Amino acid sequence: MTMSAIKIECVLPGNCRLGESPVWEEASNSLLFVDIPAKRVCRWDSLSQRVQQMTVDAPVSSVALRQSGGYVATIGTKFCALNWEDQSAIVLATVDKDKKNNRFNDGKVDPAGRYFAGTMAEETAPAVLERHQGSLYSLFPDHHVEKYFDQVDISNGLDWSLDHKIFYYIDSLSYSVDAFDYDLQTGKISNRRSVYKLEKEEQIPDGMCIDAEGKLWVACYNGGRVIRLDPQTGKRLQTVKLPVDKTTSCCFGGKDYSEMYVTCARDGIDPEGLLRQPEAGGIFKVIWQFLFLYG
Ligand SMILES: O=C(O)[C@H](O)[C@@H](O)[C@H](O)[C@H](O)CO
Ligand SMILES: [Zn+2]
Repeated sequence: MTMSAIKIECVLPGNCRLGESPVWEEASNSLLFVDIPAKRVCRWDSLSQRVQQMTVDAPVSSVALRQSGGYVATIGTKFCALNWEDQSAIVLATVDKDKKNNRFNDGKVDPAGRYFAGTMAEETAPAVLERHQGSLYSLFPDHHVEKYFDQVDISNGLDWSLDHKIFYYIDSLSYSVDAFDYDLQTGKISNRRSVYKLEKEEQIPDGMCIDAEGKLWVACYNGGRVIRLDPQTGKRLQTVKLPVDKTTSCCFGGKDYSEMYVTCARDGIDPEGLLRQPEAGGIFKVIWQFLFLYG
């Protein structure tokens, strides 16, 4: 029989105010992530354990790999191309021009190269903000932008099913993980429905990723955990607790994508809270250890 145990390790101690958007870069064995209010994009080399960073001129909420090399990022209300070598950001498109208090939040690239990202009003405190100000957009490979819907509170986690026929999406303050039918040819979404409603102790759904079995992993802000969901049955399959409360997002990475990386926030925790969770703002690695028992 096989039993699995989980090991959780803080690979980079609390240096993020609001860590987000973990992305594994296979070519360099590195984890990319952002610290939104610190306006930093970071790249942590898992072999040397060194961190390189690039500072931009507005809150940076997501980063993604660009096929032609370099990265793309959502900075303020702009989709930008990043050049790591000369530390420059080139604006590709701007959204929400009429909403001065808005910024982008979570973003991810679909299998056809469209960069999906949603916006939100700037928070006055975690999860405190003017409601219904956000929208969901995508930047197409030809750099035109399409808007899908508005009235979003906190546009957050997103990913696609393994067959690319479903788009999963979280608007945090709906406390729901939603699904849409997805047309990879056109980038159109339709038929919105909820596949999971968070339980009270799970708190606020934030970043999300999909695993090799098509199950969803959702980071629960204030819940100090990532949860594994079966979007077909609407059941929670697993809960992995972390030693920090403000878990924001997760992605797979490492050798054969066998590890999970989790980001979290330090902002919004009082001094006593920080004594209880000194690693808040760190980067965590979750490792599954399989024990093969014979007999
Ligand atoms: O990480 C993010 O996605 C937001 O930018 C954060 O501000 C939190 O998620 C939010 O406060 C809780 O929903
Ligand atoms: Zn988020």
